[in-house]
Amino acid sequence: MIKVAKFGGSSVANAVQFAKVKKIVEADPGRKFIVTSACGKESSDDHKVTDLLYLIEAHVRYHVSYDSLFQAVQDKYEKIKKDLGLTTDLDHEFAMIRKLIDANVSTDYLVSRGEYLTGRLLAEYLGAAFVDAAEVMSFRYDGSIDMAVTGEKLEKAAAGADRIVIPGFYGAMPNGAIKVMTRGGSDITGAVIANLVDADVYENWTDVSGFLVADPRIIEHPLRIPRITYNELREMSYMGANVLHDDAVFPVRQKNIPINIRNTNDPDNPGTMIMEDCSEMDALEPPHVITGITGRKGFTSINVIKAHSSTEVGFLRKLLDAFEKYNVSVESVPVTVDTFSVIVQSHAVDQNLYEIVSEIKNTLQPDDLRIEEHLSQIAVVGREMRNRPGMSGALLSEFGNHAINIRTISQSCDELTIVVGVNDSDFEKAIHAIYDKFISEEKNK
Ligand SMILES: Nc1ncnc2c1ncn2[C@@H]1O[C@H](COP(=O)(O)OP(=O)(O)O)[C@@H](O)[C@H]1O
Ligand SMILES: N[C@@H](CC(=O)OP(=O)(O)O)C(=O)O
Repeated sequence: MIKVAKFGGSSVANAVQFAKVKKIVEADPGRKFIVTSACGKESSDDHKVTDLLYLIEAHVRYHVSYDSLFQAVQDKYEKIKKDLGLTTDLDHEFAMIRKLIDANVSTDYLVSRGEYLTGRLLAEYLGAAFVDAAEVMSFRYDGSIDMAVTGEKLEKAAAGADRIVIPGFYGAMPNGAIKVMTRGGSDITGAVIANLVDADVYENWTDVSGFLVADPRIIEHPLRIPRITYNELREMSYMGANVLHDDAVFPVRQKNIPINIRNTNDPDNPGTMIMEDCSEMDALEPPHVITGITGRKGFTSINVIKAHSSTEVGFLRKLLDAFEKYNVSVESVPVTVDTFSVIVQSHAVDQNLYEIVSEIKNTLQPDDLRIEEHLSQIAVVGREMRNRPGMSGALLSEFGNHAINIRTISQSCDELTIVVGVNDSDFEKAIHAIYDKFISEEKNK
């Protein structure tokens, strides 16, 4: 049995968390490939090391002293080292990082040091071999991961070791320069390693007992989702459930490797199993009609109104061209007769909304163009929804019952997800309303 175990920042936040990780790793000889994030927050008013490193980079850029931030990072690692009685030469590591910062090292190098240092300490503590991700995780120049090259390098680096620790979140370009992934990317490192070593399971250890039906910061003690499909997971993580990076699904799915989300603070909890098909287990224990509710705030809708536009060939392409020209990714395009709404993340258009609008006005000459800001998108995800006629009606009437104004609605053809747009101010209220109706009430039946 080969297991890849990825520990998130919350699992390696301090010496107490390191000790929990050691216990978990040593409890199962199958846990041979350990991927770690950088130390996360010890408490809600603490800072993630990666955030501090990005802040140091900003200070360097604006020629402001970064000494106290650098000291805060160094103190964090020195304390873990001291508390655990480790010997890794941190003085040398930090002296080297400072020297490179002063020599204008890249942002990617600097922010990758959180994972690197955490990996160094964790490897020593676990008595495992340390494998630097820069020596293994290989990017192509287009930013994709070269699986063949990474596989060869991993095989060599892991040869002869009973257990390895590899930092997540970064790798190297073909010229050796360090490159980081997008935030939360250690999940992707773990998934890539799981693919390459043909793991039996990819364990993702965090600070919650699996994927929960809703964000625990909105719903108090939400139910755990015992199992979920890759498709559902991707929808949920893309739409805001940040337990797992949405791109982490692809490498494991390719080899049908289940992902098991587990809680470092409650290791006996079975967490959530994520797999291609849950039907066998669903037959034994039917799931809720809704698997999960998630969402994000901060969207803008650009509504273009023009008589007969829905029959005008090329209208939609021309409309989307205006967004492509400014490199803005479009979230969805709800269409009604003669009205096309383009929904985008607000931050993606904060520099160029008015250029885009004037482009649309010039090329399409709409009768009217309206901009709506401060919108949220709420995704209700569930593999069971397609088997429940009337589900979308019941869902929408629940919004009505709570006087929540629905701004947009869309449903995927496979009926896996219904996305409802509401005002940002109604976001939490809407999630509570759906949870109470479709989860709490069903549970109490
Ligand atoms: N549906 C959900 N289920 C579980 N956790 C969620 C959900 N939505 C958001 N979260 C948040 O995701 C957090 C875990 O992800 P993250 O902070 O990236 O952990 P780690 O540092 O372990 O990688 C949880 O603490 C929780 O607040
Ligand atoms: N440390 C990086 C990468 C990461 O995956 O972290 P975490 O596992 O704590 O979400 C970040 O904060 O983005």
